[in-house]
Amino acid sequence: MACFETAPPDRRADPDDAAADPVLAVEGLSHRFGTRAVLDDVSFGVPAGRFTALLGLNGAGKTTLFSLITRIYNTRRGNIRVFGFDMRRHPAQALARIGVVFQQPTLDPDLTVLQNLRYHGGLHGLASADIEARAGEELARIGLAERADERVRTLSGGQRRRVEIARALLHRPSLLLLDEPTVGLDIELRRQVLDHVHALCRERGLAVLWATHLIDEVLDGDGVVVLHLGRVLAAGLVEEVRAATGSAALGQAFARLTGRGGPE
Ligand SMILES: Nc1ncnc2c1ncn2[C@@H]1O[C@H](COP(=O)(O)OP(=O)(O)OP(=O)(O)O)[C@@H](O)[C@H]1O
Repeated sequence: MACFETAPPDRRADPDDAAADPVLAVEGLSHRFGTRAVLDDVSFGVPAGRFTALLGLNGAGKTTLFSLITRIYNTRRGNIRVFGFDMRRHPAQALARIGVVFQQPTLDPDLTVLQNLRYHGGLHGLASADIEARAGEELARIGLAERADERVRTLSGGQRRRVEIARALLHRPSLLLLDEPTVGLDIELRRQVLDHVHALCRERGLAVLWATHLIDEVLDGDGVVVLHLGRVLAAGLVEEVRAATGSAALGQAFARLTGRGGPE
């Protein structure tokens, strides 16, 4: 895509420094609904190739944060940069680098798998030939190439989730956001989706932000941002957060940080 050829304006001149910039940088972000403050001075980064869990109980502010990153809501206080592009000043460039899997399924069950992918590719302005090639590639990757011409309603919940991930990757984003993507899936399907997204980080260098309230979805080696009542209580690698709180397990670290029982 043409916009990928333009150097991000906020990146530093030294390529070594630029490479060290996180793909997603959130700085001093606050948000209110009326008089109710739901995010308070939130800052963290997600580097390339890192699976980062946004861990918080219901009502922590995870979906609100995603809505600000995807510009469903405008940012009034604080900054969001994606691949160096400031969301306020260069929203088109920033949004072009984001893929999103929403909490609620958004595939059209009456369209085929391929038709759903084509529709998304068209919205992103991809050429037909690119859409066909990339859709074939992504579906092969998730083992669903044979099902391309079947209606989505014939797929299992786990297969649909993987198609949503494939669709979110069609425009080759640098950052993938997933908002509680395993809701409604059984343990085996949850594990498959989680493994698939970890593989995308490893093999494609994708930066991932995965919102969850399920502690067992966060593994050693992952990044974690503990969000509680709109505030970041800890951010870093899982082992760093455990060490900083003197905890043997992440659930214990979460309980110590929040003063509440850990998520499931
Ligand atoms: N449109 C809105 N208007 C007013 N309050 C809202 C709105 N959206 C969310 N809130 C409130 O903001 C707070 C954070 O909600 P949010 O949905 O961001 O949390 P969450 O961590 O995603 O929770 P869940 O896991 O339950 O989805 C909650 O107290 C919620 O009631």
